[in-house]
Amino acid sequence: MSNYKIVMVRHGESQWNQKNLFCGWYDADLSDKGKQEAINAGKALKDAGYKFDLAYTSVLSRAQNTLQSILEQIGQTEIPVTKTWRLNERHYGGLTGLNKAETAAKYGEEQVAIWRRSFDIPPPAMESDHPFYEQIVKDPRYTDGPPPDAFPKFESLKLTIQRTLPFWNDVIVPQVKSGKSILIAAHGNSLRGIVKHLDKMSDEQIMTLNLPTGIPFVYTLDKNLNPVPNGSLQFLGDPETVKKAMAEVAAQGKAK
Ligand SMILES: O=C(O)[C@@H](COP(=O)(O)O)OP(=O)(O)O
Repeated sequence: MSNYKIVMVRHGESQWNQKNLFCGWYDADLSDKGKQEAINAGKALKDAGYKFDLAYTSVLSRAQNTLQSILEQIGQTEIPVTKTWRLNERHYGGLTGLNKAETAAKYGEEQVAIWRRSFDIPPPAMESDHPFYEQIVKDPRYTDGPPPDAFPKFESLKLTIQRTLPFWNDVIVPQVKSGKSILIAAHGNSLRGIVKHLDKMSDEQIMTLNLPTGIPFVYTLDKNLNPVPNGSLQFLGDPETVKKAMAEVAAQGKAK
């Protein structure tokens, strides 16, 4: 039996990535640079000959618009697209809308590193007087979930994985196993959760992984959905560019 391939991509740079703001469930759109990154991601997939049967994305515009641009580039806008809050970015709680560098200057880079990259230490809660609380909680895109009594006020990576993995296991895995070719366009941390799961990374190992915007990556999996040798996190991009983009994401939490 041949191996399975699955392609994932973090959305292109968002307007809030550009301003270096914690974004989470706020629905920031792509910046002009991010729109171009999404087009480039589609071109890279086209050049590599990828075709997909199904696509999955979050309910947030930056991931959906990235997916749309990719599908346009590869001439596959007609394939079924499933949108789910379970692939959303982690909910950044009370940090939502704050500048990452200013937050590091105020609370220390170490604290910001813990909030951004620790496995199970969550950011502070988004209380009901937070400037974006109403906008997010009352957004009609959440009428199908999460239920009001479980609507997050914050999420650690651990909590993010707890709501992403059921979708991965119950919806995506059966399609992969039935031989469907799948593309997922999502977010830095929802994808870090899937990567951690696939590569069986420890809670410590995942802390150092920073996913760049708009560069697709491929997993090649055996029949048990374990990555084959050299089948993990293969970026469709020049290695130096990828390395630099990852370092830039890591540096977003530095005080200026
Ligand atoms: O919510 C955010 O600010 C970023 C990730 O931020 P970091 O965890 O890298 O700080 O999410 P995305 O742009 O992938 O939707």
